[in-house]
Amino acid sequence: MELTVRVTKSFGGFRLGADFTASGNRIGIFGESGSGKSTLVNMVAGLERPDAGEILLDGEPLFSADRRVNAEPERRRVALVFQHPHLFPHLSVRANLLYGWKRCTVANRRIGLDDLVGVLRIGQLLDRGVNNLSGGEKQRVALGRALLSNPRLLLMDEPLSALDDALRFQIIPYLRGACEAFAIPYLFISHSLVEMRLMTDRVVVFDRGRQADDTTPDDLARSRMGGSPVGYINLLRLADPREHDGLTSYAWGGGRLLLTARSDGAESLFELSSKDMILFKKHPEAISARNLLCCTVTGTFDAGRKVGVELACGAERLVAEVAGEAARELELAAGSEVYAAVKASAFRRLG
Ligand SMILES: Nc1ncnc2c1ncn2[C@@H]1O[C@H](COP(=O)(O)OP(=O)(O)OP(=O)(O)O)[C@@H](O)[C@H]1O
Repeated sequence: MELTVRVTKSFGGFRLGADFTASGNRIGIFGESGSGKSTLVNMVAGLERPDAGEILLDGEPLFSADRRVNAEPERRRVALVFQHPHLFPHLSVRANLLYGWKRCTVANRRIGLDDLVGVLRIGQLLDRGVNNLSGGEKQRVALGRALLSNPRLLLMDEPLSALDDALRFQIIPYLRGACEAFAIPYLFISHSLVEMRLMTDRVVVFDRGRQADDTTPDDLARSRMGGSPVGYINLLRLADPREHDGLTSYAWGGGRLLLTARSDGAESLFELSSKDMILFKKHPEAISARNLLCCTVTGTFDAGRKVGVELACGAERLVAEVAGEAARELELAAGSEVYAAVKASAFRRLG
């Protein structure tokens, strides 16, 4: 998929200016509240008319001020998933899903109900009404309805922000997996860096209507580390939980980590902040932190008043942060060895 957005749009004192061409299937639009993300999505969907410029999807103009093109929303073959599922309350799950299918021309019907139901695991819900579904189930049905319209592009405008943390991270594999299974490219809109890293390969960043950056989600997270109260969030997939003296031990990086957090599944996603790692130049004698990881420094980066330290631990990668003075004392250089201490309680389970 190649999407070109070169538009301007003003409302009173707010002006949005976008100028990017995004290639790939997993594109993110990131920005704080009020930065213009929804306005941009609505222009791509045809719900909002740009003041000037053009929007091209795979070379085809959806909007072009010069060529006087402004395709109707239903002719764009672009589907939307919003923060709230907006299901039809009087229809069953099946009828909600088929609403998307019926809006799609016969020639474009590539994704069918049975395949979709299998991928989203909603077979047991088909004959139920939608009013008493859980928030996560509703959002899966909303995604299914959008995918059954067999779009060329799926727009997801903050699809996770109405869900609590536990549900958010349960839904992400469905969003990602279904789009991948049916090869549907998407534009994923969020103000969460973690969601960006889990859902996208490339991110266009907006700041108060201005296009501020075009980068990878990981570089974006690193660049914001110094100014962020939560630092850089390391995402760890931990497998094989085992009880260990009141803690849980998980396989990771060729060794095992000890955590206070438990999980029931074979593999779970955890976060660890760059702020929760203490680096030592030499092996400390005895420490209270339950994890002491022998790491190789693979690089450092400047993060405002902090130095980001990239670490390799077996095949795994972590980012720690230290003050500039500490970086000098530790003599951090690519290839040097350090020990990283992490408390068992520093890991937080995401999903
Ligand atoms: N139809 C409209 N009329 C007037 N102002 C509008 C309209 N739509 C959006 N705006 C203004 O444009 C700015 C950008 O809004 P937009 O909803 O695109 O931001 P956002 O990044 O999606 O924010 P959020 O994350 O809070 O949804 C805001 O100041 C908003 O008040």
